[in-house]
Amino acid sequence: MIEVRSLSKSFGDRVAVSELSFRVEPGRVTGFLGPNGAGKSTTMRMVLGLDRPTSGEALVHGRRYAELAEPLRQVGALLDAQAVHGGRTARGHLRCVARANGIGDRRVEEVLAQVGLAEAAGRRIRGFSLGMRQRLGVAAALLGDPPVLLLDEPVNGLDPEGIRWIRTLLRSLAAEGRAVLVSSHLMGEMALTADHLVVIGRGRLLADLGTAEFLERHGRRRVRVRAVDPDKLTGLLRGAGLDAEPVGDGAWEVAGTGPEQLGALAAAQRVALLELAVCQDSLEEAFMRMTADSVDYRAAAA
Ligand SMILES: Nc1ncnc2c1ncn2[C@@H]1O[C@H](COP(=O)(O)OP(=O)(O)OP(=O)(O)O)[C@@H](O)[C@H]1O
Repeated sequence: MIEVRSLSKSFGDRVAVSELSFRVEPGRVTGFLGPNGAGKSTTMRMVLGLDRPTSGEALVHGRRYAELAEPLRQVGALLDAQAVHGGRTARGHLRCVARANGIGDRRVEEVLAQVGLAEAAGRRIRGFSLGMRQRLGVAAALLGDPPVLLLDEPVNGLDPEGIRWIRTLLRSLAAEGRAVLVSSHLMGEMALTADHLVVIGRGRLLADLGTAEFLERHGRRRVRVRAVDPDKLTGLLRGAGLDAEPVGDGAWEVAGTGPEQLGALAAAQRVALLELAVCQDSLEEAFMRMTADSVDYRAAAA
C-alpha cells in the first residue's frame, strides 16, 4: 500500500504539491488525475524517493522508499520510458536492472513475454518506437513481481491495441491483490481502467473516491427526449416547468428528472415520443467541470 501524508513540495517559491494526503489500496487500480502541472509526477517521484518532500511523507508499506529492503520487489515504477540507454538491447537492459537487484535472468524472459517484447528482445532500444519503450518500462516495473505498482502515463504513445493491453494488464495486476497507481490524461481510458480516483489540482487534493461515485457526484445526469411533434413536446416541458435545454433536431435535455417521470408525463399528455434516454456526463466532462478552477495552463477563450 502507498500512503501519502500531508505531503508538500516547493521548488523555490513554486508550490508543486501542497498538504496532499491519500492512500493507494491493494486490489484496485487507482487513477491519478489532474491538469498539466498539477503535481502528479512530483508526487510519484517523492513516493519513489527521487524528490525530497519539503514536509510530510510518502510511505510504501509503512516505510520511506529509501528504507525499503529490496525496493524493486516492493514497488515497481514506470516514470519516463525514454530514460533508458539506447545502445542496449531490451534483454540487456532488463538483465542489467535485474542483476543489480538480485533477480535472475529467467524472470527477465518472463517479463519480456508478458509485455509482448519476446521477439524484439535482442534489438537495440534506440530503434524502439515510443510504444515499445513503454512496454519495456512496464517490463522493468514488473521485474521484482512487486505488490505495489506506480505508472506515470503508461499509455502514452501506445496504439489502441497497446492501450487495451495496458488496461487488461493493470486490471489483472489489481485483481491479483496489488496496489496500482496510474496517472493518465486519457479520461475515457481511466473511466474503463480505474476503480478509484485521486484527483489533484495545483498540488492540492480535489477528490479521492470511487470512479462511479465521482461520476455520480461531479457528472451531470440528464434525460434526452424527442417527440413526433416537437411543438407539443416544447409545450409539455414548458408547462411542467422543467429545467430543459434544446439540443438541436427537436431534442431536449432535461435535468432534475428521470425517464420514468418524463415518460409518464408524456403519456398522460398524449405526446408520442421518439427518444427517451438517460445521458450521463463522461469522466472527461465531469473532470473538466470539477477542475475548471485549478487549471494552470489554459488557452484563452476566443
Ligand atoms: N525540478 C523542478 N524544478 C522546478 N519546478 C518543478 C520541478 N518539477 C516540477 N516542477 C513544477 O511543479 C509543478 C508540478 O509539476 P508536475 O510535473 O509534478 O505536474 P504533473 O501533474 O505531473 O504535470 P503533467 O500532467 O504536465 O505531467 C509544475 O508547476 C512544475 O513546473
